[in-house]
Amino acid sequence: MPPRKREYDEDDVRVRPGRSSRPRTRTRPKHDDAVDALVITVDRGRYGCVREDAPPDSPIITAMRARELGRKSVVVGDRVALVGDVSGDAGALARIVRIAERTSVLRRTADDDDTTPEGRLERVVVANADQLVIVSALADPQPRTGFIDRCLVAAYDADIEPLLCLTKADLAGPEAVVDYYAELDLPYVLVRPDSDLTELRKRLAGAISVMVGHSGVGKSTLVNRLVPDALRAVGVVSAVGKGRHTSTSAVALRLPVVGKSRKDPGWIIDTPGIRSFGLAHVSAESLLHGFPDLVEGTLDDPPNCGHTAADVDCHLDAWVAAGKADPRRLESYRRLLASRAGETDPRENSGGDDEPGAIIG
Ligand SMILES: Nc1nc2c(ncn2[C@@H]2O[C@H](COP(=O)(O)OP(=O)(O)OP(=O)(O)O)[C@@H](O)[C@H]2O)c(=O)[nH]1
Repeated sequence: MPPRKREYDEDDVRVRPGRSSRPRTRTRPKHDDAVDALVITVDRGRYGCVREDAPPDSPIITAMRARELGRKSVVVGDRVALVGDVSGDAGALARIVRIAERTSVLRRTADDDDTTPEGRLERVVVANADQLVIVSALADPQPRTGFIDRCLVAAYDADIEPLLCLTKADLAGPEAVVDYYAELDLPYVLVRPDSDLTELRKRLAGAISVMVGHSGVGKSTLVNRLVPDALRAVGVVSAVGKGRHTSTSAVALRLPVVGKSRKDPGWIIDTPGIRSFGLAHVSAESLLHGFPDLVEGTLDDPPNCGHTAADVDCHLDAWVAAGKADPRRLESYRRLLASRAGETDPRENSGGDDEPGAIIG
């Protein structure tokens, strides 16, 4: 006679929920011995990390993502927990087992860089930045307010403080740019080849600052002045990163201590290949946060107003006509709205000076 099929009873039912309700973390290694580190480079699945409290000349720890992280991306600026070989010796490899909650995220345009698998999955390019330093030349090339406005929207959206860094102040005065942003209380610093960088360093101290700028504005010159051995740092990374430095990815550089100051001089994140930020994820209302001088003009607009020239009930045109905001600001806002909707080239990354309405001065 075939054995009778076993019938399930309450005991069976009880056992299973008992097991699965056990906290999942208990079944995982706890990594009590993990060390905290900051991700400073990302190159094809290898992450260059440093312990923030370690001396500046400590070696970069190369790490890979532990399987338990799943598909979570790791980006420059992430604060992570490392286990394994954290010595930073040649050939040593650590594992990233945790990523701390991010205080901010900056996203890039989709087409800027897809050299990492994470880049394709998620467009976050820098985590935990406190400040966005928008580097713009006052001449050669002309300042492009369209670009600056786009960066401001990205900064406000990500809850990151913007700082305008106006280079080539030996070639032209800042009046036109400063006047354009008069309503914004936007902090700015001027940089000349011979200027001392004390004011800028003060503003960078104790923070993680992302530097972004068009080609030719003097960003590399400035980064090299701020971190004189930046090239060496990148060279080390290059050796770690399988003999190649990804010029399009972001790199975090520790600012040197100047004089006897005990204050943390901060970090700058250079973004060589990132000319702009994607705004596709930013709503029309959030986009307006980059234009605080226009916000008041929309208070009587109907809900869901698109704020475009085609929205007949939009009050922005009347607001500008009444002299309450600069018409170039409205033009710039609407250009960003249109680029978000895919009506114009959203990249603004060519560096060309012939882009309509994007230039002042
Ligand atoms: N007059 C003047 N020229 C500057 C200043 N800063 C940089 N330059 C010059 O501007 C040119 C471009 O500078 P870079 O530092 O290469 O500019 P970049 O923004 O890094 O440009 P990419 O390398 O294309 O990203 C160089 O010839 C610099 O010597 C400045 O403050 N004043």
